[in-house]
Amino acid sequence: MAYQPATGARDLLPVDVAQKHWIEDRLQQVFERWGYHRIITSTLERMDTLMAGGAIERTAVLQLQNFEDEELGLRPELTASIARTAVTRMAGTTYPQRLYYNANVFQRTREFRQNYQHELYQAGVELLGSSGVLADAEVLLLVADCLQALSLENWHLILGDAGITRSLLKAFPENLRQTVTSAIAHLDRITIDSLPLSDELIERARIILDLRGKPSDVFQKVSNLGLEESLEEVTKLKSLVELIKSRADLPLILDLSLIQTIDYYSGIVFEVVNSNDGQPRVLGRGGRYDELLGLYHPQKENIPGIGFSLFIEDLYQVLLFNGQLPQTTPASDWLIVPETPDANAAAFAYAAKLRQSNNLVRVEMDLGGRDTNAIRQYASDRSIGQIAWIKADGSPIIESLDRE
Ligand SMILES: N[C@@H](Cc1c[nH]c[nH+]1)C(=O)O
Repeated sequence: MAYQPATGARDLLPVDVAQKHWIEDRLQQVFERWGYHRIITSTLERMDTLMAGGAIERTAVLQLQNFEDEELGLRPELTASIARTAVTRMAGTTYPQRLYYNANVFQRTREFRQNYQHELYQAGVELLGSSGVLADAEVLLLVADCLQALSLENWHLILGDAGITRSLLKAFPENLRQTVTSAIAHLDRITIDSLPLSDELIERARIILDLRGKPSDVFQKVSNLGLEESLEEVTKLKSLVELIKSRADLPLILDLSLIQTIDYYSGIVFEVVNSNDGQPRVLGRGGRYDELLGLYHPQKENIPGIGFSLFIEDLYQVLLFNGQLPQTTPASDWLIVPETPDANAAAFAYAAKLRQSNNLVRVEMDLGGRDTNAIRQYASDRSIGQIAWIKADGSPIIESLDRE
């Protein structure tokens, strides 16, 4: 019998890890340059934490059995966990708090798809304690810096606003609002056209569905929709667009039909979409959630927040397609070979000296059992730079190899 990983699970071999690090190291550097600090929360959460406020559905969570008094699940995302930590373990800290993470998440899917992975990786940030346009702009500019650090091209940012979209949907009767929302979220014109609504409301749904494009055009269309109660939000969104406009490499599509499945968003929402290989791929998403922290706060105090996650597997696919990722693990610089058993201690000492001389150098020991030719062959197969043949008195003979 061959032991296989669980369905939906995957092992990452050294080359996969090198490629994953290539992406994560670059993102981490950007996060730190913007003043963000890494947080690590538990992979396991109580179900009530994960689903607080109904933002995340139970069916999206992989649950654990055999815990009698607690219902536990594997986190499908990190924002809820960070919100919980921020208002409990980090209570009393000064704001703004800038936090970043790089972690695995587990997502359950009902439909079976080929190669579907339950365990995925996300890198992202949460900026807590600031509700203004500056915080929104910081997060969007940070997204752009992340993609620039990965030398990613052909991407755009789709920007919406959950508050404005909700106001637009208020005109629909409550019993049909969810159907309209889901039809808009899935760009499903057929459902919209067949709903038992007045011509005027069907027309409104069609207009909402088309509220995407150049920001100035979308704002123009919105102004005809009677959005008095969201005037402030529209003005805020306009000033945000104005603020980030100067960054030429941030291609922006305004989309007020953008609706996220995760339902904790209260302000701007956005997605990073890449269209490199013809097929649009969502590389990350985020938004503002000003009511989420209050759900976890002992006194229900609201603290605003905004953040995003980038999806490592999706970035990986695009970067691999572009040929940007390393194809091998780094080779050792040195192979240290004791020529005789009484040279073993001297060989370890020589290797230690080399490692001390430069903390980036990679030095590996030959572990015996091979003749000279086999050692040379091994070193050449592994693209090792130099062999040091060590004698019992510790003196080395150094042989340089051609690296391919
Ligand atoms: N956690 C969200 C993304 C996000 C981070 N912060 C705000 N939103 C997700 O996985 O979709």
